[in-house]
Amino acid sequence: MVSTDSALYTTVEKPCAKINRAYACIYFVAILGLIWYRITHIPNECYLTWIVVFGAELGFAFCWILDQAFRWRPVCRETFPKKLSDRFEKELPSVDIFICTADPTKEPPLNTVNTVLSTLAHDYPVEKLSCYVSDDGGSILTFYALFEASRFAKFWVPFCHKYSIKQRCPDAYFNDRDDYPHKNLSYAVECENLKNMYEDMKYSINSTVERGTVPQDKWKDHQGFKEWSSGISSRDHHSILEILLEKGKDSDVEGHDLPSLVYVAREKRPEHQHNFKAGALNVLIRVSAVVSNAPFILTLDCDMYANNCEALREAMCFFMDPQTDHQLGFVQFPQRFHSITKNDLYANRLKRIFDVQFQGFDGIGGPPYGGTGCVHRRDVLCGSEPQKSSLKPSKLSVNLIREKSSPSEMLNEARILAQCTYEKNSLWGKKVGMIYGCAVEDVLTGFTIQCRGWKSVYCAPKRNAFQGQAPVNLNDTLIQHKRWTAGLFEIFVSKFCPFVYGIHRVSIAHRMCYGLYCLCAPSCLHILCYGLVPALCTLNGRSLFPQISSPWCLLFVYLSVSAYAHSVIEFIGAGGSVKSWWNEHRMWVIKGTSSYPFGLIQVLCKLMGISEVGFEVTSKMSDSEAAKRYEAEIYEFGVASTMFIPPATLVVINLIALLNGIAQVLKKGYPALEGMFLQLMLSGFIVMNGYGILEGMFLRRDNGRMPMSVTVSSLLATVVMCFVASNISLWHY
Ligand SMILES: O=c1ccn([C@@H]2O[C@H](COP(=O)(O)OP(=O)(O)O[C@H]3O[C@H](CO)[C@@H](O)[C@H](O)[C@H]3O)[C@@H](O)[C@H]2O)c(=O)[nH]1
Ligand SMILES: [Mn+2]
Repeated sequence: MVSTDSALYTTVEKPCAKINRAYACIYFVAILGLIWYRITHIPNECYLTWIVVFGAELGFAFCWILDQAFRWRPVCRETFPKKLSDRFEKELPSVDIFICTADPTKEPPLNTVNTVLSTLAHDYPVEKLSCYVSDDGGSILTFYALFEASRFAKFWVPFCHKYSIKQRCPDAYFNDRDDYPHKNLSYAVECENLKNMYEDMKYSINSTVERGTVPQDKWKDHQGFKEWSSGISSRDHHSILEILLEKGKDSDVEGHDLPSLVYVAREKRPEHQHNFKAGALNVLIRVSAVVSNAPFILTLDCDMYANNCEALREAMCFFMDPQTDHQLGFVQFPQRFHSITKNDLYANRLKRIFDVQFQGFDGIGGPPYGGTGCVHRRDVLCGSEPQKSSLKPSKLSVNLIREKSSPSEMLNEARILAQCTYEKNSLWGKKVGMIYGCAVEDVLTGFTIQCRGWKSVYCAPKRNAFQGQAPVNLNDTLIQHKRWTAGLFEIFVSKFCPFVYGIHRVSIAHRMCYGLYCLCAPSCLHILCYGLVPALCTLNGRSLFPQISSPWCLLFVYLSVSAYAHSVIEFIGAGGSVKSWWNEHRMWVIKGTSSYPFGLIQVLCKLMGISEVGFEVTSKMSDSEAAKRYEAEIYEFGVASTMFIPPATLVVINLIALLNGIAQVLKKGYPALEGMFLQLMLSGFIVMNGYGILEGMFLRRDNGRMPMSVTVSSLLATVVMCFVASNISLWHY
């Protein structure tokens, strides 16, 4: 632990680290015992099932080993923003804020507007902030919404500063009465006015979005609207760059400066790869370099508003601490979500990731870059290595900055930087900027940054720094996780594979953590095998596990019970509840048999040149009836998604195996239980996990139930699998 009076932050190793290590040693011995058992109990027939189950167990064991890296040295950090302002208020560096949006139908422009306003009103010197919005939808609706936001900002920003408002996202502020301080009369009047203005703006934006066009009479308000006069499509248009608020020119209603606000829709042509969000961010890096060129960059998704107006100061506590070495490349905040139910039905709070694993990462080299809520040094994103860096703006790599050009020259130059041919034959996407070719550009980029010798820090202030919206239905959740696991596995099969790339700069433990993330997709193999093979064995009267009377049985019981106990304790220690742990586990089973295998197949198809892995934008909308079910924590199936078929099949097969096994026991008594006990326990556990699915298939009548076509497909799959398993001569091998 380092702490002196001048320190702007402290780092403490979590006390659980020592217990974790001791526990890991004991558990490791148990795993060796399991391997010993399998090797010494090779059956005389049914080799195939023995191989499959042993293989799956080795898979689980390997993942367990990688997982220990997270538990080796978790740390917590505390920051002191007060000290920062006392000592460095005048020296605070400029920050460019990047906000990405892609699709006005899936990502309501009003959300983007709220995110933008929350950052424009951030508690940070206004002259040091610039906000850039990348609109990959190239939509006049988004532009219109931002234009309205720029007008509202002139009232909102001074109001927040004047009354030191904590919640600077207008929507959250006006919704959350708790944060409504009863100050003086002038406050009350102003607040009421602002609330009305906000409601008006909200109405204009939402009604315009609903209509799908911006009325001609509004076009005169800003020359930027003309860009759409030729009727452009989101996939085919020139680059559009408009300054909505200009520093030094626009001021708020009280006459103070405002941060600048720039709208960027990069050029899109069907014949050019646009590289999704990574491409969008690279354009922003270049465009901002000619406009404001701040030495620090905060990246945000359009739905991630700043919930803590001191977030940037929190980050600066790390960058400006005199003891911090020059290797600190970025500060990552956790992704927190406001759309989560009480017990986190779909485990979208990502509690284990952000409250356990990232602290583990932080102790051994730094968390990954999570795509949103992250402050980078600009140099780091421009491909530089630690020693060349400083707090001054960069002149490096980008090689774009022509000093003192007039605003119109500057804009013209910036438009060229946003063209799709600009990156041709350059290092952009390969060594400079966000790295291309992967659906999780963030993790890949962060990893290559760390491989160049940079460190990162995880900063989780008590008041959530940023809050976003998580998917609110099962299908969206599964699609999101498919993209993540596919993207992570793409890293694994690329030259950036964490087990081989960056060996000199990144520690073994650190690479193990990345390795576990990257291997999520193939981990479906051992999950599926363990879920299916024992059940099929039960149906055919075969046993894969030791008998109840055998002492080996205890080993299996120990391995499962203690792993679960540890997992529950860890989860609760991180502030979770038993119910949310259970929901997390249920989702692990569903994702493991759905998102993961689909992600795996996607990457295999890419490797064989059949198709690419895309970036399906997560929808941030929901209908009201579904919203009620979500609040009541009932799984929302609704759409006929093929992704529901494998988990549904798995649960049905296990249900049949369980019922079959119970029938056998009732008929034959104890001897039938003797060999099947562990198998039946396993099937019972899977059925418990999948009860929500069974309910959706057979018991529910509402619109969110499992669509008939999925139920039928799963039952067909079940019949085929049971038939194959009991008829082919599988059991002789
Ligand atoms: O072609 C695209 C596709 C997406 N986006 C933006 O990327 C962001 C993230 O997209 P979203 O659909 O919300 O995906 P999530 O799964 O919620 O995003 C997580 O995972 C992504 C990587 O898969 C990271 O980039 C994100 O920061 C991280 O929050 C959004 O702001 C989008 O507008 C673009 O700008 N261009
Ligand atoms: Mn998102």
